[in-house]
Amino acid sequence: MAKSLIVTVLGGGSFGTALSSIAANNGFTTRLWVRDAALAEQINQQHRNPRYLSDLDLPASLEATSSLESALKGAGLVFMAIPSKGFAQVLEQALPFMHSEQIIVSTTKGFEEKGFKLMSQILQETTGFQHLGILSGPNLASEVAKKHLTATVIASPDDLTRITVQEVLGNNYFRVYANTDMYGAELGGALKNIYAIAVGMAVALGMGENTKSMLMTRALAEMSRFAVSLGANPMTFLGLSGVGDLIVTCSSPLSRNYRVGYALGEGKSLDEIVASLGQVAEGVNTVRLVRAQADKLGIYMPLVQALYLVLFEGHNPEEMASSLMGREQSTDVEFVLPHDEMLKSAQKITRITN
Ligand SMILES: NC(=O)C1=CN([C@@H]2O[C@H](COP(=O)(O)OP(=O)(O)OC[C@H]3O[C@@H](n4cnc5c(N)ncnc54)[C@H](O)[C@@H]3O)[C@@H](O)[C@H]2O)C=CC1
Ligand SMILES: O=C(CO)COP(=O)(O)O
Repeated sequence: MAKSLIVTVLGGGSFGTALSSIAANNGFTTRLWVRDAALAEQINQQHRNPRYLSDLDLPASLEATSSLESALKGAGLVFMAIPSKGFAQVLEQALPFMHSEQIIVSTTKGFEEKGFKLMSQILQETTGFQHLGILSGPNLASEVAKKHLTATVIASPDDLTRITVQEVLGNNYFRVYANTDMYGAELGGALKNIYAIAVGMAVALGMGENTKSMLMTRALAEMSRFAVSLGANPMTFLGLSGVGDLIVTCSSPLSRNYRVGYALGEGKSLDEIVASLGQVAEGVNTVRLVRAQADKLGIYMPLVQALYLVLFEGHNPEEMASSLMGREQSTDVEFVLPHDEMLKSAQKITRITN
């Protein structure tokens, strides 16, 4: 791929900073847009981002700017690394400087409240462009910044988008796998944040490895059930953007969502935790939005329901854990033994044995 391609990253938080550093290190002219002009100036002078990943030496070639027009001029590939709450607003502001030949890729792992939309849907509706995709996977920004060997997924139905992102970001410490199921990959990245909060909480409450494993595996069952009801391919959940991201986020105190859960388990209040985090933990809002959607569509999501009660209704986490354990017995993999089928055979056996 010609290195003349200009790469622009919108959003200079942890992930935008890490991503722009990869593209610039790979030899692409790379621009990082941050909304604060003073911060852009500091990044250009110090070649570090004093607010996020402040130990990371940024390539001298990386140019920060607070002007969307300068950031997007001539750009062939644009990454949007903006938290879900600001995504639509930044896209609206950027749109006058975008054009239909550009490739636009979201790295955001969350939902838009209005209409319960994923970022790819906002991209499709707002731009109407053809070359759209999402980047998602087990990618803790601080580990990417340290060049720990990492893999991610570019998911897009569009060949040009997938191949360009593989070329721009791929190197000897960052591997980019391709998927065409944009919707499923994006859902995986957004939903796993919920369960990272649950696992963080369980660990703070002193629960063991069996509990963590149960939570993560039942999380996978729950998130794929939800995603399939929305039309995603369940096989995508076996990939890096599904089980891969679930593992990393549910296992590491480097995850902000895990840390939120851990602090809740220690008895801190949600307001206090969010205020002290200073970075986005998408899972908090995602629990609320997914719970409302599951209720609306009648999708069985016991972990989401329990977590909602702890986060927003002040229920005790230990009581929620025992009520989850007290539910009727269930099926392991519902694509193998469907829930209805299991219930029917249970009723038949009960009739015979009683
Ligand atoms: N940090 C990580 O390890 C990863 C994060 N992500 C996802 O990337 C997205 C961004 O996350 P981070 O970079 O970690 O967040 P962050 O909390 O580190 O930084 C957020 C950045 O977005 C900016 N921002 C927020 N609202 C804005 C608005 N309305 N207009 C302009 N700028 C705005 C903030 O000033 C800040 O620079 C999230 O959806 C997150 O789930 C994805 C992969 C890894
Ligand atoms: O998505 C992530 C890792 O893949 C980052 O997780 P947190 O937002 O919980 O830090």
